[in-house]
Amino acid sequence: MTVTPYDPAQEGAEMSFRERMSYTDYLQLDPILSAQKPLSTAHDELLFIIQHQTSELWMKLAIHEISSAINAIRRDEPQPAFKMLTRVARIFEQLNSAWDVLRTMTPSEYTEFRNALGQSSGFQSYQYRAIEFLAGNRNLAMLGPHKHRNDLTQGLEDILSRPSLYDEAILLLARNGFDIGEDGQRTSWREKRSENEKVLEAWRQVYLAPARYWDLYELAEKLVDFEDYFRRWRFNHVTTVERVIGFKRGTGGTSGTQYLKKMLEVELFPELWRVRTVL
Ligand code: HEM
Ligand SMILES: N[C@@H](CC(=O)c1ccccc1NC=O)C(=O)O
Repeated sequence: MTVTPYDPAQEGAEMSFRERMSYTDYLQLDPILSAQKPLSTAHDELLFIIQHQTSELWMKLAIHEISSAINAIRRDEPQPAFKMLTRVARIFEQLNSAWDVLRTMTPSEYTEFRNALGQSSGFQSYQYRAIEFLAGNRNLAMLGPHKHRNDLTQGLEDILSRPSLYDEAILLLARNGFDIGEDGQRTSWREKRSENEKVLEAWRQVYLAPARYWDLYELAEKLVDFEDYFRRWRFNHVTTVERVIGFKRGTGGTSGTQYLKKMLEVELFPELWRVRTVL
């Protein structure tokens, strides 16, 4: 006895896409799904490529959200920025879960194709650097690996020419009547700002009276949330790296695990962590 399989066309599912935009067309799946080109025959290289490509896609969305959040704060519209920053934290949560997939690759499996990577490394991730620069961690030395690409260098320079997410939060403090000291006199946004006692005191006032400064209080907590997930990403990365290559030098030329452990100390929003101690 044969059973007639269910045919969704009977209830109207469109089956003809010769002259219509399809799922594959809209999502540009042909270029996306033909962009995985392993350089070796190692089984795990496809995992490695897809893990990085998906991370870069999520980073693209994070950049979109952080950039819009910066603009919203500048326009004195913190509410839409809250939603965007919540999404950024969720994106990092997603990236954090993704390490569980990569962790299934053992050192022996990675060694099979590591040589094929040459001197390429996540250290040269333009979008990762864009996220750091947008957030406020601005280290001009990190422009180095992009010097050979004018378009990428220009993109990073554009970010550096404007206030970061944290700079905008501090400028919002000033517009709400707080003394922000030397942060109010800056003429260039390119360099990393120094920690500032006046800004610490302003955040302290905000945390002492949340009901009075609700928007600033909520913004501060969204930033802390973002940095919390960002730190977890860094920690997952360094732990995976140590697990897979131990203390070997990185393909990008840094000391590898040691370099990444040092990066764990970098803070995006220093006064927001410091304020906890003085409450
Ligand atoms: C087995 C997997 C991985 C290993 C062994 C590894 C190893 C390393 C090492 C050793 C560095 C230091 C730079 C250098 O190469 O000298 C580094 C940096 C970096 N990696 Fe990975 N990585 C892995 C997976 C990933 C993944 C999945 C991403 C996601 C995009 C990523 C993104 C980055 C970024 C953004 C940096 C620069 C960090 C900074 O400068 O603070 N890595 N990685
Ligand atoms: N830095 C890594 C190589 C690596 O992980 C990598 C190489 C090319 C593209 C992305 C990479 N991922 C993160 O650094 C290593 O030293 O093994």
